[in-house]
Amino acid sequence: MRAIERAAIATGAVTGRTLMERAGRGVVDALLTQWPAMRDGPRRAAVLCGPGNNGGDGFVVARLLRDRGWRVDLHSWGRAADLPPDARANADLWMETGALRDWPEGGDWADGADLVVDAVLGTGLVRPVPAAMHAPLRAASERGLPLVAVDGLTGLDLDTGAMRIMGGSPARADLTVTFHAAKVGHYLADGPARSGRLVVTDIGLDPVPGADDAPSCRLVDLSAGDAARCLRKTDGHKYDHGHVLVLSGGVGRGGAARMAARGALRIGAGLVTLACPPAALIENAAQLDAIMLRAVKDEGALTDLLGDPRLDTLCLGPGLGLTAREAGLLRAALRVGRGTVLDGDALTLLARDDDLFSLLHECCVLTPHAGEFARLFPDLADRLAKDSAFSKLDAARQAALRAGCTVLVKGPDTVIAGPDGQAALAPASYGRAVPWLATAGAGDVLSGFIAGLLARGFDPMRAAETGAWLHVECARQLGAGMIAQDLPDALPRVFARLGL
Ligand SMILES: NC(=O)C1=CN([C@@H]2O[C@H](COP(=O)(O)OP(=O)(O)OC[C@H]3O[C@@H](n4cnc5c(N)ncnc54)[C@H](O)[C@@H]3O)[C@@H](O)[C@H]2O)[C@@H](O)CC1
Ligand SMILES: Nc1ncnc2c1ncn2[C@@H]1O[C@H](COP(=O)(O)OP(=O)(O)O)[C@@H](O)[C@H]1O
Ligand SMILES: [K+]
Repeated sequence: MRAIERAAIATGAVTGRTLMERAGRGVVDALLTQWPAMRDGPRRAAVLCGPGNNGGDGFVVARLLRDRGWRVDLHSWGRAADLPPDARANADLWMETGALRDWPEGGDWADGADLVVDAVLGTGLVRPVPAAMHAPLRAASERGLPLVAVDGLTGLDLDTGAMRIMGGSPARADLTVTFHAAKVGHYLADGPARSGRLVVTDIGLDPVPGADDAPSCRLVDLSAGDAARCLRKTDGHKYDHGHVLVLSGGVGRGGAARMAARGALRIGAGLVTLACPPAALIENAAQLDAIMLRAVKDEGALTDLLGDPRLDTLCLGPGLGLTAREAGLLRAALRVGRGTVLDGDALTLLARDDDLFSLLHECCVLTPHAGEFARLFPDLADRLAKDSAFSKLDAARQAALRAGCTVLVKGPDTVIAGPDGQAALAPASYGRAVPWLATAGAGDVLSGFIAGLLARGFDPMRAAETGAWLHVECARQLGAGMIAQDLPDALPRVFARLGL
């Protein structure tokens, strides 16, 4: 983002002042949209301006609100003379008719205001925010005053989503207005809980190829057009849509694999076979219809079965088991080098055995939750816990490089990284929040979704992205009260909504 701004300014296409003016205008438009009653007549706002360009945006917001007849009290951290040039120019403009008030102290500082604007720090945050700097924001939150964050709530690290404040509990914005594009930190970790509603406002920056200093990270969002292109079946035989083999655990432990298998079939794999230990055949036969069933005793039996190249995709992990037999199955599965989703117990087996880990290849997708991730990559999990400048996305990227395959780290802030440095966010937050998806077995269904998409010919990164997005869509479609086994059966309605 900063690189795009620099590049746009360097080309002479736009000045920093113009961008700042548009940013301030975007904030005012967004807050009047959020609270339409505030359009009706002059109100009172308290604006907090920080020492950088985020503060500069605050001076613009203060001026534009005052131009609407509002009474505006503006409090500035530090001296106007120390501001960077664009912010300084806007501070000067403000001071032609307005006052610079001292930094507030005490919980009642904004009593009587209809709105508080946080223009203290944005993308320039480089260390934890001093308690005194953050205190007025917390006070505003505690008193229930509508709080608008400019670009991000002060203290929210927009690269990582970590809240970085010294002492006290953090504030919470009701509305965050960010510019050009949402930042990674709006979606990761604390970001969604601290940001309120998130509005992205266009300030007229075009993407400049090569200008972004970080490797690209996309926000997964499947449009009806994308769905038609990649998910619609136009013709072909069932064998043209791939064959998924899901390995199941023993007697009484097959539910997770059955849910994964159902997910793979619903998402459009042509055929799905569940392979279980011989003793579990009857249990599974009683539960399955469209899904085929095979007994697989051990590693040798699986190797024989995989002699059939039509079994092009594998899914191992949900309820699989952790004995030497299952380690052998995993070895046999990895040796054939096919599209392979590894979840649950398969991840634990990988974490225990470096030789197995070394068999991972670029057609694999690992789908750990935070606990499994910590078992597989303890050093990365440790750094994630301790270093607020290191994000879940950074951790996933490093994990994917190390594993040599795609890694999807689950949670409300699901991230996906490929071994080539590609990365994506597939969050379940803001308008797509589905807290009821945190239910037993939901992850098993996700692994089946991804396996089904691999079978249909998606590359691992796209299979993981699309599977994760559809998983959240199914949960949205079902609503609170859903259980994991409902998820595959929600796909037809989700597909219908996407016009398939
Ligand atoms: N031309 C541009 O660059 C544009 C910038 N915009 C705004 O500018 C912001 C970025 O501006 P800056 O890069 O100046 O960064 P910020 O204004 O976010 O913060 C930088 C200042 O805060 C200080 N600081 C950082 N961490 C601190 C901490 N923990 N405690 C106390 N002080 C701390 C720094 O020393 C520096 O003075 C964006 O978030 C956005 O709001 C927008 O106006 C759009 C255009
Ligand atoms: N708060 C939440 N909001 C939305 N989705 C969530 C939330 N917490 C977890 N999930 C999702 O629910 C699923 C849980 O998977 P997992 O942890 O493997 O559980 P299980 O092993 O029971 O299937 C994952 O897809 C994860 O991304
Ligand atoms: K801010």
